[in-house]
Amino acid sequence: MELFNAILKSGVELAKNIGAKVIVLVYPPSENIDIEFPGLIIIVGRELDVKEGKKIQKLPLPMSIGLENLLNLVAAFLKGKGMIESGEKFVYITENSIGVKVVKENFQAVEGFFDRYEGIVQRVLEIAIELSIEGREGRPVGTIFVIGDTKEVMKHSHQLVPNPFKGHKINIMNPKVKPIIKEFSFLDGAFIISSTGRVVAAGRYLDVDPKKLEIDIPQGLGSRHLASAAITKVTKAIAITLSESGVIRVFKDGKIILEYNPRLARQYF
Ligand SMILES: Nc1ncnc2c1ncn2[C@@H]1O[C@H](COP(=O)(O)OP(=O)(O)OP(=O)(O)O)[C@@H](O)[C@H]1O
Repeated sequence: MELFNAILKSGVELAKNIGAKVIVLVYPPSENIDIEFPGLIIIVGRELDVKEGKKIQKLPLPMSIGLENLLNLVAAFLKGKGMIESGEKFVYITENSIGVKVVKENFQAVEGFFDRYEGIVQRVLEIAIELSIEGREGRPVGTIFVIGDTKEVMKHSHQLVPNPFKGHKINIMNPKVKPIIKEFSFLDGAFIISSTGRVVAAGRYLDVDPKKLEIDIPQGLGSRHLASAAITKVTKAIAITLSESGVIRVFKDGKIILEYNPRLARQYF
């Protein structure tokens, strides 16, 4: 804790010296954070019991997506809320390090990412990470989660199999729902999740034609990824795709805004 307090102090000094308006604390080791900073403090963590106020805000994001992805999402959040401009810097402090992140100019795709789906995105990422690592019954799983703008998403899709979630009020934010989602991940097609977290459907085929749309994703990705990119182009939804190869990608406005392979990350531990 003493080490962390010393790091914290240096981080605050650094932020002041470079004129950063925001300090981001990444999974701080304690909830009793003693910090004097005139700007905004963002705390990234899971279930932190820190009082939020105008100057302190919490952001639930899984550390397992890796520091770089995490900082990109924080940058997206800060930009989306108008707390930081392109080209500006923020200081981030982890349990044992300090760094500076410059918010990139080209960040349009992630704008609005956090507007409504904060907690839901985190929960879906957690499920995707677990499915990537565990698979299902010893076999790799691939699937798509489409979050938000449900009315439009439903218009641009159809059932491949009878919808197992029809008529049920199942919400992804309920921890008991995780194994149910994993259980149905073997179904072909996509899960459709509303902006409030309700699992509206599974086994849904996305009726989108990527060829007719301006989507900007690397060559070599197959139909699952093209469809995911395309649905986020024709609707305001976010798509989170798990490839059978284990890679997780987040799409918005036809672009990839996050790419992560939990299986590779795991090898480092
Ligand atoms: N338009 C779509 N809507 C929903 N699911 C789709 C769509 N297109 C493909 N899929 C699903 O993706 C599966 C894999 O297709 P494909 O191998 O072409 O994709 P991919 O992008 O290479 O994915 P992976 O990396 O997991 O192999 C299909 O069996 C199907 O379940």
